[in-house]
Amino acid sequence: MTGGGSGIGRCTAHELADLGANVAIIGRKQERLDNVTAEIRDDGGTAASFNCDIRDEERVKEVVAEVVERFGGIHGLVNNAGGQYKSPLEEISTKGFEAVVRNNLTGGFIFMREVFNGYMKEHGGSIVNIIADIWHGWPGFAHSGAARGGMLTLSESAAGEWAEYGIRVNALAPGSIASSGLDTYPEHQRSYIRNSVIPRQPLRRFGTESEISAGIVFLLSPAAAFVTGTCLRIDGAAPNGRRWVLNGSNNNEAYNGFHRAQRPKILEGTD
Ligand SMILES: CCCCC/C=C/C(=O)SCCNC(=O)CCNC(=O)[C@H](O)C(C)(C)COP(=O)(O)OP(=O)(O)OC[C@H]1O[C@@H](n2cnc3c(N)ncnc32)[C@H](O)[C@@H]1OP(=O)(O)O
Ligand SMILES: NC(=O)C1=CN([C@@H]2O[C@H](COP(=O)(O)OP(=O)(O)OC[C@H]3O[C@@H](n4cnc5c(N)ncnc54)[C@H](OP(=O)(O)O)[C@@H]3O)[C@@H](O)[C@H]2O)C=CC1
Repeated sequence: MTGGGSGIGRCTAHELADLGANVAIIGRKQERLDNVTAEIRDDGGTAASFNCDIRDEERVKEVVAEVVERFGGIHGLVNNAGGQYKSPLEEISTKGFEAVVRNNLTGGFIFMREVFNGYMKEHGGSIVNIIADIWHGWPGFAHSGAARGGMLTLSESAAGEWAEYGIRVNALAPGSIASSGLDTYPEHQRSYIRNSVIPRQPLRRFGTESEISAGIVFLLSPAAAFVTGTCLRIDGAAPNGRRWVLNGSNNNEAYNGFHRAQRPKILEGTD
């Protein structure tokens, strides 16, 4: 689980451990990794943390070998680590563009390739690549839209090439999710989502971390044995590129899926 130290990754790590998986928690901030690992162990699950920047090819190779050594194999990979910053397209520097592409496409590619070569080629498995709602572009986040679009077709290509090895590869596109990650954005950007994006989305609410982790768990599981090369959109039918006529009010009852987490700041003012 890359990006397992917070947000969607942390929630998914808990779900997987509750279901009996041995979970490798991968990320850069050691304290967060250690906290999640300790939470899972407190709950009776099995987890270990691995400090790794997914953009560091040599470190990724080491971590894949360490995880195979520690747990005896890698049956599922969740490429969840990622993020970006908001910027008008014309103001994105080449360095900034490449930093975002490396974080949201190249790093995931490196992880997929190393997990394939280090374990799954011989044993099969399932890979889930987290992208975003990039349909018809992602204005304000053009660098990340380009990277996530690349991750989508990379997932499709890998599904085609690796099916013969018993490996399924799928993408999952979260919409606006009330997560610790969204809380890192400035208030004016969060309030834009709250006041302008959510009201144009049919379900008219943020998704929860656990609603994303449920999709990830499904794609990893035997229940999805005939599902590969696709993208699961968990976005309340988000409005990107779509036009909806909406009536009715928010349903806030779904804000209940946070495991040991505080109610994210992004939800403030939604009741
Ligand atoms: C509000 C809408 C949200 C939509 C829903 C999405 C939600 C989520 O994705 S939740 C995840 C939340 N977490 C993040 O988004 C994390 C964001 N940050 C990062 O992932 C990284 O900091 C990075 C990939 C954006 C940059 O990584 P790094 O290699 O460490 O980059 P540097 O700091 O060295 O910067 C390189 C270069 O990039 C440009 N740049 C970086 N940050 C910004 C910024 N905030 N604003 C403008 N430009 C930025 C800049 O050109 C840097 O070059 P220098 O200026 O020469 O340093
Ligand atoms: N929340 C939302 O609305 C949406 C989220 N997403 C995507 O879902 C994923 C999870 O997001 P969310 O849980 O909300 O956000 P978080 O910021 O909480 O999670 C991102 C995680 O990725 C890790 N990470 C980032 N860059 C690297 C790196 N180079 N190497 C290793 N780890 C890294 C971070 O940990 P650390 O800094 O310790 O390394 C962090 O734990 C991200 O890819 C995000 O962009 C997509 C669409 C919408």
